[in-house]
Amino acid sequence: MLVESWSLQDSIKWTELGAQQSLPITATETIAAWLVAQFAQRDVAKLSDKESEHMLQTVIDAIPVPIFFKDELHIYRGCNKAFNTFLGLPADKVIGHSVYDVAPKELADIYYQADCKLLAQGNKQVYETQVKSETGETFEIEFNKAVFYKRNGHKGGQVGVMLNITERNQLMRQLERASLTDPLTGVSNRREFDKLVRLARQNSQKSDSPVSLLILDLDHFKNINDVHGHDGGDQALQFVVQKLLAVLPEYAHLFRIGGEEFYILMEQTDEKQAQQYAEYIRNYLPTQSLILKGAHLSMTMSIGVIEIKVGCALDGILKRVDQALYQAKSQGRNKVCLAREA
Ligand SMILES: Nc1nc2c(ncn2[C@@H]2O[C@H](COP(=O)(O)OP(=O)(O)OP(=O)(O)O)[C@@H](O)[C@H]2O)c(=O)[nH]1
Repeated sequence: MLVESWSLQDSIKWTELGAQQSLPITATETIAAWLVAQFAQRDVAKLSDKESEHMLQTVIDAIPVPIFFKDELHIYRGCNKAFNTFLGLPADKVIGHSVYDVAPKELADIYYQADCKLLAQGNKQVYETQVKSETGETFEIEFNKAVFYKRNGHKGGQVGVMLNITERNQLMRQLERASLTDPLTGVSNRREFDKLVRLARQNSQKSDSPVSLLILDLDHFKNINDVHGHDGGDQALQFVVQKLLAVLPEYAHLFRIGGEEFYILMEQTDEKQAQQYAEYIRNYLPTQSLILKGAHLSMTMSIGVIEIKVGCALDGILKRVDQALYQAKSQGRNKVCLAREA
């Protein structure tokens, strides 16, 4: 697997490039000169066992996952066909070259730094990064690398295996997204609320700006189901979400937290502004009508409002805003009520 002839010019070119990444420009010439001397003394690769060499190459070529190895000076000394295919480069354009010859600089910098770290620490390394294939497509790759040692016990270089985890990561992101989204309306769910309310409270504390919460519940929604069926009820929920999103300020976020119950989390909004906005929605929603099997349907909402003050536990805040909603319902519905002070 070791190359029998070694391109000194390429190695020097790479060394200069590599050194430029990590050293002041004045040091690179000295380093290059030192390396020229090292290469000149080097007993380059006279392979003792051609058969086992061939066998090993055959084995790694049969593995459909890109595999490479580099020496202690970060020069590729061997790879399999999958690696060549992935890069779109024949073996002779890889072996004897460095990452700076096979990858764009911004990615080569990442690989080079990871290589240096692994060689310094020894043992194994697993990390994820992006890699551009020969078609220009970007893949998410998990690199599994390990240091190998020479007979004299010194570090000989590193071997790496590239696992394409693009699909796995996409799937994981899709699952994560689905676990945070209400499937009927497509807006965020309670789980996402728990996450975002925490962030909103941190932002609010940092920037000393208020954050408020609205709880909105459709009035007599059961009647809609009774009259128009469950499908009609579903369409009504989708319609309401569409209407709320259309008038949602950019610093606000809508969540469906249960059947016909929603939260609106409003950053940079104090209690008074939140109350005004709630009144606006309360008046706006009944002006919008949904046509269900020829019948015009308009809806109203009851709304509870609270400003989330620093230092108050979330449980207590949710309880108080719930009580405000209950008050709005008990006052005849289609009302906005402020939460009482704790
Ligand atoms: N279509 C549909 N109905 C749902 C969904 N989730 C909950 N519901 C229905 O929403 C209705 C809620 O009824 P209630 O809790 O009595 O509330 P309400 O009729 O709106 O009465 P108030 O809230 O007191 O004004 C129930 O009939 C639930 O079956 C859903 O995803 N789709």
